[in-house]
Amino acid sequence: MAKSKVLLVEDTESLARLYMAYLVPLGLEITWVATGTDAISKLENEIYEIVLLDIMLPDISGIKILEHINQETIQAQVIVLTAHGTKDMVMTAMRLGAADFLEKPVDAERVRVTVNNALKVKTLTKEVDSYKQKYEKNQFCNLIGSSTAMQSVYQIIRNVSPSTATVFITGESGTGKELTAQAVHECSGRKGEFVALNCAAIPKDLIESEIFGHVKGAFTGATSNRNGAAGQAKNGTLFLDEICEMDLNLQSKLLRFIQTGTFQRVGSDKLEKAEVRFVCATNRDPLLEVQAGRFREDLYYRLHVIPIQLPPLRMRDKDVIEIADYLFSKFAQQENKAYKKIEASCQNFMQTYPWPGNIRELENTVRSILVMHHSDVITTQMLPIHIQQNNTNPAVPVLHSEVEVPQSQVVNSLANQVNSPHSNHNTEVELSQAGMNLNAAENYIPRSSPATLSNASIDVEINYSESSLKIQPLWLNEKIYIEAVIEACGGNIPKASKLLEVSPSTIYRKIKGWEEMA
Ligand SMILES: Nc1ncnc2c1ncn2[C@@H]1O[C@H](COP(=O)(O)OP(=O)(O)OP(=O)(O)O)[C@@H](O)[C@H]1O
Repeated sequence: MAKSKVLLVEDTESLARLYMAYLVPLGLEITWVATGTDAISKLENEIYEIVLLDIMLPDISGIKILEHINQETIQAQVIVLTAHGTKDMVMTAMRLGAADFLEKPVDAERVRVTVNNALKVKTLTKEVDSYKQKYEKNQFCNLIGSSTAMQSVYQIIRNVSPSTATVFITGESGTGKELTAQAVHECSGRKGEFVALNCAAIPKDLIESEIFGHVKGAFTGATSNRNGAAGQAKNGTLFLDEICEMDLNLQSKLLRFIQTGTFQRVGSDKLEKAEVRFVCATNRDPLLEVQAGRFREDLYYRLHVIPIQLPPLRMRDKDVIEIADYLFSKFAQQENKAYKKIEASCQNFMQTYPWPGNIRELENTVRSILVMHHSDVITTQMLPIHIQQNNTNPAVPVLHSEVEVPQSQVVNSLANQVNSPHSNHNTEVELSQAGMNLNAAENYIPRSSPATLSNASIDVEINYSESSLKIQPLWLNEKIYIEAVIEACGGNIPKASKLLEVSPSTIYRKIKGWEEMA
């Protein structure tokens, strides 16, 4: 490792030699100069971690040298040496950015401790700077990712934040819609709070009171007056997630609030006023919801002023590695573990896997790798098996299996092929072996249609032993499995959703769908 460089500025030669002798055990590279002019010339041509600076010099005062260091933004830690240590002199030096001071005569131990401390600060500052440099390039507020797709999202956020125009964010589950909404608020400079409300996660009969608040006695359980999200977000931002899940009656109340800036708490006839900036999100296609009569057209046009379409992770180039690197560092710190890097071949696998659960899935994967392994270098073998076996990765041989394969694996494998940018398959898909028809598979696999499926091929040969495989509709299998997980979590849906690597709203939506089918 290179030695740390120290510039010693001291006009008395005997003292300079003494200080250099004191510092020998620290293994530093020390340059000694006796005048202020020489000191400035050295500082202009060399980078030093530490400057040991005598204040009383024959030509220029040490204070002037400190001013020069400040003006030129030289990044050294300056320790001031003074024999005439008046309080004022020390105060001036500290104000000019000196890191510490030593009052002559000084003993060896004091010099070593002071220089060592300054070196530690210097190392930390360097680390922080490199961290900042690394992340400023690929980070916007809390959003990580330098892909072109995300750069244009950052640009829209920068442009729209200062206005009060409503922002409508769309994107698959786990793509960062809530983080994007937060970024819009952070960049807006609005004084009020950022208040987030998930319309799918709140029971229907409570949502109005969650948004607008209620007065005491408005309904059973309303034991006191309560401010809603609208009131809380006054002069701030109200983020309505999963807006398409809001029922039609409430949609008209929301429309009135947006148009007039006034609302009524549940159980009150008093109008209240709040200036609020609206940001909404959905992972559905809002226009399809309008066409299906589930979302008011007038509300849609009121809300859909600035659209932001978040790209799925599989379309974000190197973002997957940048986000994973950030998450490994973050979780390693939380778990008190060491983390250095992701091995190159492991990066390949991570980049070719399609991440259907987007960044939420990536987060869960990173956390489980950190919990399960104790190496500071992340290798391919640490990845979950479905990522290692992801056959969109050209490095992976095609799997021909004679063993019984679970139905979900067939669907995953098919999904990977259909969603793969490398996919050019054209033989018949043997879906019937997996107990599915093309329409059922279409519902399961994102970005697919019966047409694309029928043109895709599946390279996995499956031998199902009919006696052991109970074939039933895919949705029913999913329902039974999800219900079992919810039960195992004692009915706690957020906990179950974490284990299943989906958002709670996805589960609520599915439950709603099953209820409607019943
Ligand atoms: N660009 C990003 N960089 C780092 N972390 C991210 C990024 N985008 C999302 N995340 C993290 O991924 C997780 C999911 O993000 P978020 O909740 O914003 O997604 P979402 O699109 O709102 O999901 P859903 O539609 O399921 O509610 C969060 O923990 C978030 O912090």
